[in-house]
Amino acid sequence: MQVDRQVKVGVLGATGTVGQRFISLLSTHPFFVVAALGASERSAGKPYAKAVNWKQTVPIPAAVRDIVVQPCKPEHFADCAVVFSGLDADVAGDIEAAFRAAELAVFSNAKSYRRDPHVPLIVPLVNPSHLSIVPQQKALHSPPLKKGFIVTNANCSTTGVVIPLAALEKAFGPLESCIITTMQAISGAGYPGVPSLDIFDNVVPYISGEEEKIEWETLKILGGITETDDGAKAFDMHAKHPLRISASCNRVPVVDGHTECVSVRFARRPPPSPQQVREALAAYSPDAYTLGCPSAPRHTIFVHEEPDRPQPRLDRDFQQGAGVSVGRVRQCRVFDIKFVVLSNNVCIGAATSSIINAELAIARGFIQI
Ligand SMILES: NC(=O)C1=CN([C@@H]2O[C@H](COP(=O)(O)OP(=O)(O)OC[C@H]3O[C@@H](n4cnc5c(N)ncnc54)[C@H](OP(=O)(O)O)[C@@H]3O)[C@@H](O)[C@H]2O)C=CC1
Ligand SMILES: N[C@@H](CC(=O)OP(=O)(O)O)C(=O)O
Repeated sequence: MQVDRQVKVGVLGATGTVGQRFISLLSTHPFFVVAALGASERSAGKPYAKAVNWKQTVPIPAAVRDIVVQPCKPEHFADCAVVFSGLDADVAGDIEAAFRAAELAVFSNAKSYRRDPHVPLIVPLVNPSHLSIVPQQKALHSPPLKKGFIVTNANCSTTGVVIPLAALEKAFGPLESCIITTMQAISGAGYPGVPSLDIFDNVVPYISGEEEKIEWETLKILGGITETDDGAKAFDMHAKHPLRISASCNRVPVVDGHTECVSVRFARRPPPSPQQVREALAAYSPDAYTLGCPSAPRHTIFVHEEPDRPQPRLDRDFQQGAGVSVGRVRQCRVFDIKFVVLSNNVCIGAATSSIINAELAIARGFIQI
């Protein structure tokens, strides 16, 4: 894609874990330029460097240090064509709706609109075609919107697992069943997140709402879009080939990087061999890369041959956190194939996905710049 001018963007929830990733990633972006920052009343009115409790390994980018944090109201973002939201889910729903109504394109990490039948839930390395529901979303608004819409990205664990699942469905046809066990990083819970006395020397076998999100979101993302009798578009939730998914989620003492153990059964008989699966995963090249989205990883899935990889500390920065690492691809005695996937929950699991989604929306003409 070729974008010759700068596109002004805002970040909502700019002081949070995901918001800080947005700021870091956008500081080197070829055409997005941060023009406005928003957070709660606790932070509003302060220069960003004073408002934020910066926890990144790189310094606060010079260009944003002195930007005064605003309340999350659209009038403070009038210069922006796009806003990225890393808002707390408790407040994201109303705020993001107000920004959409004010004709801004909103790319959200929050769960608030993921189940909305008119909002695409897009993992950019999997289902950018779901952007096609955006005109319907705009038309439903009263009065119909010209530019405003919401696109969400998925839960971080969902994102990590649907990328290899999509690669497998592309190569071998529909999956029939899938069992997922996660080992999720502490940063997934935001800052300060899980108390150290709960997570140090420990594993917590429960993350509220997470299993339901993985089981539901995966179907929306891997499913297609159909037309109903009245000509409207609707997500089919993988209905043509029912896919049964069961997830078990655990919090582990890792800072960044979600690890997931996955077992799958294919509809096709005989199923592919482990070697065919390895080759299909390594060859997966999504549209976001071929369209030239600058934040899309060149290599989406790295397939490890070593028996003890992937590992969060070693593999979470693969492709600057935008790719995923798969290893231990082997036969499963109960289903067909099992493997381990590692994804960076704050990069491709959050901020990077929103940024690629916005790049895709520009590349596909859903945002006029
Ligand atoms: N962490 C992760 O790995 C992932 C997180 N997500 C989702 O992304 C979103 C952000 O998560 P995370 O960064 O971890 O959360 P944090 O708690 O770290 O940050 C929350 C942000 O929301 C702002 N905020 C809180 N209340 C209000 C309010 N009333 N009005 C305006 N702004 C407000 C905070 O501002 P202030 O500092 O002023 O309080 C802060 O900037 C959540 O919806 C989360 O579920 C999605 C995928 C992965
Ligand atoms: N719940 C995830 C992070 C998160 O915020 O997810 P969601 O965006 O689906 O609420 C985790 O703890 O690792």
